[in-house]
Amino acid sequence: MKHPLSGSGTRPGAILALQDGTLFYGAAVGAPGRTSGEIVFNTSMTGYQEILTDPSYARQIVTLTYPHIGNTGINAEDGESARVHAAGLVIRDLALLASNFRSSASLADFLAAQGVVAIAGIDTRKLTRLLRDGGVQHGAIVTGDDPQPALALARAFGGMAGADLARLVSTQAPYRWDQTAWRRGGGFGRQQHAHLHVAAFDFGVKSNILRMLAECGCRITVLPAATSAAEVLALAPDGVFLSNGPGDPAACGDAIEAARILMEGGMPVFGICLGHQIMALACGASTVKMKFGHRGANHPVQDLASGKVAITAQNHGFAVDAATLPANCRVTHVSLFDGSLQGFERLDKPAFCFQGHPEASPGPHDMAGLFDRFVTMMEERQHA
Ligand SMILES: NC(=O)CC[C@H](N)C(=O)O
Repeated sequence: MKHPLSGSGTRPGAILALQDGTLFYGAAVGAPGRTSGEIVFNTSMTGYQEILTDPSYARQIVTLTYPHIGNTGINAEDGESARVHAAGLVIRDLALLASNFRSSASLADFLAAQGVVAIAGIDTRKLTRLLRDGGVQHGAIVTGDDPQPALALARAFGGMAGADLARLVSTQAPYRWDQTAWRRGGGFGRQQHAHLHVAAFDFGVKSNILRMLAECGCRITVLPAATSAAEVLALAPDGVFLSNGPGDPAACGDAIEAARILMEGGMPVFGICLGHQIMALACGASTVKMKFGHRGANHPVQDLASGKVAITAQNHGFAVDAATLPANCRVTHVSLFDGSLQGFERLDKPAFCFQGHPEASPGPHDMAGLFDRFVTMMEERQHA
């Protein structure tokens, strides 16, 4: 049922089909056309712009469980990359009005301009229950009112397992990053003094991670996903950062090999999300596909050493199997949702990593203290 005061109320139709045959009829609120992907859900109450532009969502259609989406519009600063990477968007209700002092476009106009197919007005609670109980599914959104093409497209989607998507979304050539955090009144800053040089693998890196590294005094060279360990060492960095990114970590063979060589050589290494999974694989552990993953902005993660709990943003569908971590690795963080591994460190090398996204809030916040730890590690090596 379309509500008369809904921003989706007068729009043309769209259909979401799941591979199991379930159909949802709603309104088209993005570009006309069709899209397919893995259907996942995110429980964040806000942050839809960051979610859509996070390259880790490549080939995934994101359902937002929060029912009222679009109310703060889209602005020029909060994108995590230059474009939308999510394969599509599913929401309950599109806000009629966008109201925010930074808003420069409506969500619907932004989706249309970016060519993103999106559906609103469906029962996202029912959809989320289906995914939570039965696991993630392949699906498709098709604008119009014929369910057959949507079903066919959903069933034709190839899936995420074995897909090295990091290479597809990565930069083609190395580049320098010197932008620091956004501040009200001043906008983004430019780095003035850097005492450390970080080589950052771009597997689909979010801009705010790079800003936070820059905030910590790191001059950053962003590198393509396929960069070899030898090419990294030729830059003589103080440390290496392995970014977040889309797809199956086990498919990132070259990056796993580069991470292994860099860690064994004693280079300080810090990984987030896909980077964390790649480090685990490089240490000899295995990763597994989760039933429906962790995607949201309030996932509690405990630091086992201090007992402190950080509220983290999460976006992952694969996880490191803690039981497979070798003896030279120690678990440092666990999820208080389900006990899953959220961080580990090498006992014999300066290397550690984190599954979640500690940097997700705008500005220089890092509740888990990870960026400081990376900086300390690099400074210790500089002074050794
Ligand atoms: N945010 C990420 O880096 C995601 C990592 C990986 N693609 C996963 O789904 O688990």
